[in-house]
Amino acid sequence: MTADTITAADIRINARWLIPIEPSGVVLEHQAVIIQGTKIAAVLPMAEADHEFRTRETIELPHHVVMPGLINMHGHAAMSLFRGMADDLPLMTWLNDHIWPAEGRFISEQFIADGTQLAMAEMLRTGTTTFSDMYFFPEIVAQMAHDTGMRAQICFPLLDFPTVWGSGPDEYLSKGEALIDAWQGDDYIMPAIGPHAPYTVSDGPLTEAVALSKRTGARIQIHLHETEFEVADAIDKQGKRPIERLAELGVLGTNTQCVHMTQISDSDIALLADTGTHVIHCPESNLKLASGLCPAQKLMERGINLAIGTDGAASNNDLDLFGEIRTAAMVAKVVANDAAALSAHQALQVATLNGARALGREHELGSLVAGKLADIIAVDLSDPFIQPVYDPASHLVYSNHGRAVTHSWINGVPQVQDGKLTRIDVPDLMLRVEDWARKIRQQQAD
Ligand SMILES: CSC[C@H]1O[C@@H](n2cnc3c(O)ncnc32)[C@H](O)[C@@H]1O
Ligand SMILES: [Zn+2]
Repeated sequence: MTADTITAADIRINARWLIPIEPSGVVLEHQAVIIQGTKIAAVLPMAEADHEFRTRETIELPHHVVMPGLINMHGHAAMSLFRGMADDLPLMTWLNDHIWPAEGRFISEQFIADGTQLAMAEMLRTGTTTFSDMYFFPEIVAQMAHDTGMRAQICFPLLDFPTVWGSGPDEYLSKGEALIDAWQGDDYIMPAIGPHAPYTVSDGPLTEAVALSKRTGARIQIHLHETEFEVADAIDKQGKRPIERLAELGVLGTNTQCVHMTQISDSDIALLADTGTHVIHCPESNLKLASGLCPAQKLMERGINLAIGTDGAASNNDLDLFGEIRTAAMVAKVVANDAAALSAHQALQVATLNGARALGREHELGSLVAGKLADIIAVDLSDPFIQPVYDPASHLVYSNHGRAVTHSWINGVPQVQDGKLTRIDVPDLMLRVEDWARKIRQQQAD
């Protein structure tokens, strides 16, 4: 081997185990991942890498499993500041009597900036490299994610009623279109349309959302069939299931992501499958609000793309996607009455490649394959609580939690090193979070 056959690259990660997601169901050992610029240049056995690459930096991960960064496909980042504020309530009481009044009182540009940074710190620290957000002041969330170097789908809110971000549908749509124009084509930020739910958005704005999506290619994300009440109430008032109404309005399709879907009939499944609509499963929020459970295995068997999200920290109450994966795998087995439902490898795919599919970026994200973007995480499996290791995939799903994540890179840029965030000043953030907590506690006491 002569020196001119050796390729220069930026970073080499030496991994004890590697789960590439593609090919599926595989655990490799003693692998090197080579990063050049923003992309994965190669994934190959360490012994071969010695002969083929010379890098300016090598990271040794002798007790770790390396895998693609997790994709959290649904949340409301700044709601992290409302974590634990209103627990043990069903959805509509939680929203009407606690969350919406609190949002009316506290949400401002600064609240969104501080809450979003808190959420990003937690997500990065627990292995998420891409997240989807649906919340107020999306222009601030987009800028903060971009400045931090996190990938994010930013859904602007669309509702029938006024909020702190807009006077009504016309203003939401015009501000939203400006957001799409500002970020269209960005590598990190994917602007999208976020009609809140069928019960808060009427036919006119939904039709305009579809037209905007068609014009710009922006994706649509909507809460759908979250509770039995939502479906029963729609049948009562409109004579049809919410998903049927969305189908008639042209909302369903490959650019649309339906969040929750705990109430699903065979005809709903047919609509989702025939239109190529994606489903975002949020099991912990659904459990905590007693909303119901999405039949994950059934949907996947019908070829529907299932991705996963935490929802906001006010209904979860954390943004640790490894915890969500574990819950999803457990719950899927009970719902399907089949212990083989949502296996460990399937659950990992749901949280990576399937998220990338929902974003339309499966050719760039979601697996460790040469040519894809270098969004990579490492999880330390040396903790005594998760010994011995027979199958790292099993441990990641059934025994792990996100705090075992020690490293992450997004676009080849280190975001977590030895368990520490590289781009967020955590002590400064904690001061701002405590300020908000003081204000919120004060108001609750009044
Ligand atoms: C239009 S901005 C998002 C809006 O959604 C609220 N929200 C948070 N979690 C849920 C949920 O599980 N179902 C419905 N709505 C939810 C959030 O508080 C914002 O007002
Ligand atoms: Zn939500």
